[in-house]
Amino acid sequence: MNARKLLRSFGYATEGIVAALKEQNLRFHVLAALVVFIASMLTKVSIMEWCIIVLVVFGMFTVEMINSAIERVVDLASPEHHELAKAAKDIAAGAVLVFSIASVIIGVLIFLPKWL
Ligand SMILES: Nc1ncnc2c1ncn2[C@@H]1O[C@H](COP(=O)(O)OP(=O)(O)OP(=O)(O)O)[C@@H](O)[C@H]1O
Repeated sequence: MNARKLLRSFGYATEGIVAALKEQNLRFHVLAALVVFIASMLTKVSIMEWCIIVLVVFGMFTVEMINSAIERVVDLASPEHHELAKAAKDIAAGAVLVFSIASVIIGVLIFLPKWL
């Protein structure tokens, strides 16, 4: 892949992030991420804990963006009701829920002992 093509792909990916940020769900995650980062600074978490927090926060964005992409493809491919369309959307939404549960557990494990 040459440099110009790589730069163009980077541009498309940036357009994708901008498009995703127009969604309310993503905006909520941006706000939640800010709260988590401020809490992490105030709580003085270790470098290892910072790594986990950054991974979880950006992982949450990633999963949510993949969910949005799947929703759009499903709407495009199957505007009418279809069981496979429902399964695809519900599984993608389920993946977001699974990651959210993991994030809450990690948050509790890191912050609760320090706050108590
Ligand atoms: N084409 C479809 N065929 C069958 N079920 C669908 C279809 N589109 C959506 N659904 C189902 O209807 C329910 C609501 O879906 P809907 O798309 O309105 O909300 P969503 O998936 O949360 O997306 P959005 O964030 O755009 O509201 C979900 O269970 C989804 O799986």
